[in-house]
Order: sequence, then C-alpha cells, then structure tokens
Amino acid sequence: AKTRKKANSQNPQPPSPFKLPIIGNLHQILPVPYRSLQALSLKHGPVMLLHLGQIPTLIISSSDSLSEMTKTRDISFSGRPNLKIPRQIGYNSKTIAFSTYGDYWRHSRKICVLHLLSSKRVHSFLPVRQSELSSMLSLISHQSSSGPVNLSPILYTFTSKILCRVAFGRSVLEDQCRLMHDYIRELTRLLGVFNVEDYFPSLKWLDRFSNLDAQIYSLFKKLDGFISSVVEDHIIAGVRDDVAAAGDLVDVLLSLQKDDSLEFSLTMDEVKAIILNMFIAGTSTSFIFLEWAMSELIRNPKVLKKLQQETRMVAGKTSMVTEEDVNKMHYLKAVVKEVLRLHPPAPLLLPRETIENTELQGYKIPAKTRVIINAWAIGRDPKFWDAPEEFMPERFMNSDLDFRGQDFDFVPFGVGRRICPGMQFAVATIEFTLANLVHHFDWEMPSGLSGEDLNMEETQGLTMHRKYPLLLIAKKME
Ligand code: HEM
Repeated sequence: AKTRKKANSQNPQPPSPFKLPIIGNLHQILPVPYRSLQALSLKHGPVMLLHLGQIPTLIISSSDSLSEMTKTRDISFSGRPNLKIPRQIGYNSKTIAFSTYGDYWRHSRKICVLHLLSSKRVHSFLPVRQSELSSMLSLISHQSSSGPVNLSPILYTFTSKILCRVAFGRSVLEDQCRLMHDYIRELTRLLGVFNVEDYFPSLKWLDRFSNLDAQIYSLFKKLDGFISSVVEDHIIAGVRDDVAAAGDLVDVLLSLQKDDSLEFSLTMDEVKAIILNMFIAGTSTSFIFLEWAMSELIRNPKVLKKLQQETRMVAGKTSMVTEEDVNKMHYLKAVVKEVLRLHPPAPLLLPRETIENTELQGYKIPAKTRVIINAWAIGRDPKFWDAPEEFMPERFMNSDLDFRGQDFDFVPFGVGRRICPGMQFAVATIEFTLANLVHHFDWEMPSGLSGEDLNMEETQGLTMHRKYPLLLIAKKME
C-alpha cells in the first residue's frame, strides 16, 4: 500500500494509507479493527492518520508514542468524541466515560474516584462479592452434575448481579437485576452496530432509515424508567446526610446531591448517567476478562495446575479463598496480567479526541482529531515482549510491570487523566473470582477434547469477547 506523507518542512502530517473517495480508509479496518489496524501500523508506522469516513483519526500503536502523548501532552489528548449512542443513551453525554473534557467531567470523575470507587468503598462491597461468588459456585456444582456447564451466561449474570447490588443495594429484587442485565446486553449490542453519524456527520439523517434511532430511543426509555424508579425508591426510603455511611452507589450520589459544601451540584440526570456508566463500564469488562481467563487456563493445563497449587498452598482446603489469601498469591496476579495483556477487554481502549492543536512524534495533530490507542497491538509488540503470542504468566513473575498507567507497554486500563477509575473495583472482583473458580473445581474440555481444541475466535465491537460460549466440565476438587 502507498503511504502519503504530506511534506511540510517543520510539522508534517502523520503518514496515511491510500484512501478511497467517500469512505476513506473505513474498509481497511475490517473485519477485526485492532488486528487490521496493527497490520496497517506495521506498514505505515506507530503514529498514522486514517480517514474513517469523514473523520480524521489518529492511530497510536507503540509505547513510545503513547508515553510521549501521556507524559507531555495528556490534556490535549483527553477529550472524547461526541458519539451518537453514548450521547443519546447517556443523558446527553453525561456519563463520565463519554463526557467531553471540562468542568463536568472533572467534577463527576472526582466524585467517582473519591466516593464511588475508592479503596474504602471497594472494600465495603466485600460481602456482596462473597455472597454472589457463593451462589455462583453452588450453581456450577449443581449444573455440573448433569454434564458440561455453559460458563459464559453464568459469569455474565455473576458480574452483572454484583454491579446491581453495589449500585442499587440489598432491596433490589432478582427480577430487577435481570431486567438491567438484559438492557445492558442490548446496549452492548447497539454499540457494536455501525451508525452513519459517527463516521459521516453530514449524512446523519440516513440513520433514520435504518431503524437504529428508534431502537436507541426505545432502550433509553426503558433504562431511564428503570433507573428513575430505583432512585425514587431510595428517596422515599430517606436520603442519608452522611456520605461515608451510605450503603450503595445511589445512596452515595443522592447524599452528595444534598451536600451544600460541594463545589458543584449534580442534577438528577447526572446522577442517573453516573449510575448507568458504572453498569456499562463494570459489567461486561469483568465478564469478558473471566471468560478469557478460563479459556487460557483450559488451553494451558500446566498453568491451571500451578495456579491450583498456589491456591491450595495459601488457602489450604478451606471452603473459600479470602481476599487476604489473594493478596499473597503472586502467580494468580501474574496470570491476571497475562490474560489482560493478550485479551484486553477494550482492545482499542475508549476513543479520545484532541481538544486543541497539538503534536506527536513531530507530527502536526489538529484539534478535534479522533484518537484510537491500539492497546491490543501494544501488548503484543515483539520489540518489547518475548514470544508475544504465547500465554506465559511467568513473564510477570519477579517483574514490576503493572497496568496502573506507568508502563506504556501494558495498558489494558488506559493511561493518563482518562485512565479507568474502576481498576481497583475490577481487580478485587476478578482476582477473587478466578482464585475461587480454580480452587473449587478442576476444569476440562467436554467430550474428551483437549484444551488445544478450544475455539478462541473473538467478536468485534467496543469490547472483545469470545465468539462462542465457553462449555466446560467442572469437577469438584477433593
Ligand atoms: C477488567 C475490567 C475493566 C477494564 C479492562 C476497564 C478498562 C477501561 C478502559 C480501557 C477505559 C478507558 C481509558 C482511557 O481512555 O485511557 C476505562 C474507562 C472507564 N472505566 Fe473501566 N475498565 C474495567 C472495569 C471498570 C469498572 C468495574 C468500573 C466501574 C464500576 C469502570 C469504570 C470506568 C469509567 C467511569 C471510565 C471512564 C473514565 C474517564 O473517561 O475519565 N471500569 N476503563
């Protein structure tokens, strides 16, 4: 493919692959965007400019350029594009993840970091994690007596019930959780559907013919009706004055709303948008991680065995591995990192947008350029990783390499000001769950198949999950 480099003595534009009229480079990012973008970056460079329909889009595929972006130009790259579904479903872009860089984002993110997802709050939700884990383990035991267990829906229900109880509290009914779970699944499906507006803003009227607008509106009505009724129930039950004593996330947000000492006040739509954000960001990411983790363990029985030995050594034959036990499990932590390296749940993170004219690696980058960071490709870059395609948790043993935003070769939670604020919440859930899944059961492929036979195909969309459900035999550990 030809590469175009617009020559300008001081600040050239980043290289671009040859583009077609009207659609630009849109056809070149299919069928699986992070794979296609990796292949393009090998030809055109780790910083390249694509034209996705009418949208100039900068693709970043190396740790060097990501490091420069974060260390010297983080603010310039901290915007988010105004995308159709996050705007229409998210109360006019009021979710933290999709609000544009500015005062609202700064205040709502601060609330999130200090009050919703702080270490203390994450710790306070331990009983929820424990009781949902017990229910899931019993369900697996029960289902395994009659053949292979379809682990995918079980894991999805598990992560979604944790979010439901954490956000809405104990009084929320099982049926209500299931409803929310279905709405979030529908939202994930819609986020994966192509819409004209996000790539051809001047032709957005075409979306009216695809029935997409009607589907988005109908889902918004259902989601809003549901969240509004839960918020209403909390108000009727009485809003607490003391934020620290609040039991669930709706409680926290409503008590913050009453707090006059805050530098800004939240409207009711903003409260609902923040709650919705917790569901969207927290449910499928943790589920996707657990699905891939179990898939890799089945394909790598030696790793599974070694992990089981560790849980036995630290926790003995107790009924449940505790969170204190988990903190002593170094191999478990290495397995978790290796799964996140090979299968980052959001392989292209979340799209960014430059908020001002800037530059990167000597190239000129105008304001309002969409920016995509290929975290999937960075985690497999052979310049940094030995045998990058292999699942080898050992690479993380005796290494300080971490996903907290300081190591630009490993960025499953993103980087800079926009880094995932739910990391602690997520890690507490996934480490604890994975440790217990392997502590309680031995896992095998059904019908005498071996782990190597497991189909590892992915589906594309904003998140990357297994294309086929994960069916496994679970044998109770002695
Ligand atoms: C394994 C689980 C998870 C992964 C891999 C993950 C990954 C990410 C990524 C890649 C971003 C974008 C970062 C960037 O633009 O640089 C993000 C943003 C975000 N995540 Fe997570 N996440 C996970 C779990 C959670 C959980 C459990 C919550 C909350 C309950 C959460 C809340 C958020 C929020 C609010 C944002 C938006 C931050 C902003 O734009 O300022 N995430 N996450």
